[in-house]
Amino acid sequence: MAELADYQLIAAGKVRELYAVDSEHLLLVASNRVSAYDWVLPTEIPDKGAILTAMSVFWFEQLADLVPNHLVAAQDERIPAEVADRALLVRRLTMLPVECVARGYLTGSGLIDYRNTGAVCGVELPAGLVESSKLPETIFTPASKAEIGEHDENISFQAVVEQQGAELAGRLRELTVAVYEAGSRIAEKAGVILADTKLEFGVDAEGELVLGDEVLTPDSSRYWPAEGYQAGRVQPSYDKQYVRDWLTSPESGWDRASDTPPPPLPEHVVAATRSRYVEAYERVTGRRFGR
Ligand SMILES: N#Cc1c(N)ncnc1-c1cnn(Cc2cccc(F)c2)c1
Repeated sequence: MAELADYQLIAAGKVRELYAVDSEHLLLVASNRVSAYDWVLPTEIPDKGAILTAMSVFWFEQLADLVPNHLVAAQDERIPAEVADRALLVRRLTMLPVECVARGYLTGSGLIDYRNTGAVCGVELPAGLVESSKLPETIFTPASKAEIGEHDENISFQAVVEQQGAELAGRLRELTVAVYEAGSRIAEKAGVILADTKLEFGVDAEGELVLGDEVLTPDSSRYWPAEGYQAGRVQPSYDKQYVRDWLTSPESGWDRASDTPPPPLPEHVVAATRSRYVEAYERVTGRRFGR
């Protein structure tokens, strides 16, 4: 069995790491860390990495007829025991420097762009939309990858055309919208609104466009409970709302505007948050999460 120390770390995000296994394969590791308000919290959520990894595996399977993906194995002797259920063996791609975002609802940076320009990434939207409005149709709102710690910058489809060429840009938009809509339909049956998602694509040695990274997880997408959905206000996050509410409550003693790190989470918030990840996984996939 391989050890994680055998592999070179080649990329690290807030809650994930990427290691080189060999010339053809990488190891995509999901930690149990959780981020909120642009901070990585000092308290981990047990099994979060395993739950989100299992979600990506589910979505890769559901989407296999739509788009090829980079998944090689979720169980393999090249996956070290210490990360066994929260790591995927994936094939090495040449990643495209475009964050491929699809939105079915208006919130976050999309809402800010809309309020400033009446459009998102150059896509004109009807007047009168508000926080969390359902959009008349899914929109492709790409972003350029930001440096660590910075927010991605929304760019126009035309900018992607100039960067990647019209054919590839068109394929990225088509596939991103199709993946989001397939995921949104399945999630909706489970009482979950998939408001938006961010995908990353790469190109393999044969020049084929391949879906990489994690797919349709609560870390790469906004998951809202369908029950109680109401445009005109910020929706509760399916998975992170207990964390957000506690951190912004007097009980935490934390001042979000103070630029000081958030305090550790109390056990009851950790337990409730773990349960929300398990619940989201079981409802959306129809599968039981082990443990
Ligand atoms: N997936 C994938 C992938 C692939 N299959 N081939 C080549 N490169 C990548 C790759 C490079 N950066 N990232 C983002 C990323 C993911 C996870 C953790 C991080 F720190 C950073 C993905």
